[in-house]
Amino acid sequence: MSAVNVAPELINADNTITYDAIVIGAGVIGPCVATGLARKGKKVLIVERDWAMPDRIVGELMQPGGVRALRSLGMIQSINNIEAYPVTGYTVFFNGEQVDIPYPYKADIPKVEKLKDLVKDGNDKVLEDSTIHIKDYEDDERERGVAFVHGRFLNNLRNITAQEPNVTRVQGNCIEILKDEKNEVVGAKVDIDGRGKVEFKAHLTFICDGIFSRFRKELHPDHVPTVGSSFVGMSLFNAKNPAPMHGHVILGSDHMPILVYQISPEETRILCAYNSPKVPADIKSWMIKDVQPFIPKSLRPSFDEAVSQGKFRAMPNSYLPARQNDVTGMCVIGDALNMRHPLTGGGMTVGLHDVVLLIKKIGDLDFSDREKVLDELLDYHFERKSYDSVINVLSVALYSLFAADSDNLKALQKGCFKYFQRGGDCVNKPVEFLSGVLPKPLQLTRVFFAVAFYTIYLNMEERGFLGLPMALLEGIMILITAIRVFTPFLFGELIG
Ligand SMILES: Cc1cc2nc3c(=O)[nH]c(=O)nc-3n(C[C@H](O)[C@H](O)[C@H](O)COP(=O)(O)OP(=O)(O)OC[C@H]3O[C@@H](n4cnc5c(N)ncnc54)[C@H](O)[C@@H]3O)c2cc1C
Repeated sequence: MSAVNVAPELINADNTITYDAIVIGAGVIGPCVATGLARKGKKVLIVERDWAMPDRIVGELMQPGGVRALRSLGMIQSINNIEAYPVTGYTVFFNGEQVDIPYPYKADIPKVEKLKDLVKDGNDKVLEDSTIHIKDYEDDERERGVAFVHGRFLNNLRNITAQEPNVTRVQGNCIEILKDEKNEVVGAKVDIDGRGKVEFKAHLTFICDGIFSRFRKELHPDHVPTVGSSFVGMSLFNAKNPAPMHGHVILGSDHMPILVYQISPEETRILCAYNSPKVPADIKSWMIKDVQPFIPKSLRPSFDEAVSQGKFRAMPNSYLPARQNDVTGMCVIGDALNMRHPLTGGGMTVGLHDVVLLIKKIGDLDFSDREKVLDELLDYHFERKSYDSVINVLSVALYSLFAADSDNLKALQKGCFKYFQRGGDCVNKPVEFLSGVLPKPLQLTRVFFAVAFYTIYLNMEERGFLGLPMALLEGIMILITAIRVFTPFLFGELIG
């Protein structure tokens, strides 16, 4: 957007005062941080390089844990009036078989916490619109997630933020984090089209600049993500989804995972995993050869149409364990701080839960008392672990299984599906982890190894009596593989 088209209020922010907080980035997390702090009476400046509606293939399915966090923040109405599509659970397909995994019962989990000063005038309840119905979200016995066109959701979040009298918005590219002689953060330098490079001062600067964060390294030079795979996405129009209102996870022994979820009445997102950070040179041929044969029949017409249109979009799948926010005057949050595999759609849920916890920890503090704020931020790192580690470890461990590239992983993939087929707690617990409503890393460990032992048992059964010695050997290898794909990540998340 050129300066000529930018509204004057997005250029003219006052740089002669010290703000309580500067928030860099108005993606999913920035507006929530800014709104929460503003409702706590803080004077906030939020910087975004482009306030126009973004067009991205990320952050389109929000798990129930994210929906609950939006309620806690009094921002749930950001899912209204954007033709958002309700999500009631998942369906996993494996070599043509399928198992339904509905979201948890509300009665089995704690009630949503309403944050003081943030929740008011019913802003923790959805409104009625053409696709979101009050009776479904407020009265259904099960939790719900929601899917949407990312840019429309972001526009709603940003509009809620813009309505807060304590918030000043600015459009510009943040180019530097300002520090004093003690190396403490004191603000940010922003390049504003039509105004030039402007320095803004604040007691606390929040880095919410997302997946490709330029400033996460301010925490530590080693705070860089690893990228092991990518997703190639397409929009399917008027697709006939085999399991309406469910996220579809399509697995098989001969192909990489495929995700399908409806994001509006017309549009369905398909994300096809590719086991390398660099996507294939000829995406169309790859789609036809390695993806198309595994697409459920009812989806084929819309899939084929999308392939022929050739509008492919790729994103890297990054992993980044969080680091403690130990720099005075700065807080890194959202994808800038912590990323996991997008397979389980947990990114927004983790980020929003972090915002809830953050507001609880520091929302009532005087930000000019920077030492006190730093103490709370140091603490915050440990308090967020149990919640975030479950979602993060689940995402990477499941990706290893679902993208199985060895016999042991393939056995675990099949064992995992068979485990789900048992029903009862074999689906109830996993879906509570996935939903972001069961922040118990030890329980996750128990369930993951229950899957591993069930896989070993199935393998023994298949081998029969005569194959027992071989099955025992294979069992050891399967167990070692399970330990290898799970424990380093769990330790990394809990100890780091
Ligand atoms: C392929 C893929 C699919 C995903 N699908 C899901 C999903 O279904 N569900 C889910 O929960 N999560 C999903 N995620 C993760 C989710 O998108 C992120 O967790 C979420 O967007 C993080 O929000 P954020 O605010 O931290 O960053 P972002 O949403 O990326 O926002 C960062 C913002 O900062 C702005 N910015 C950056 N640099 C600057 C600068 N220098 N100056 C000013 N502004 C700046 C950007 O313009 C942007 O608006 C997915 C991720 C990927 C890669």
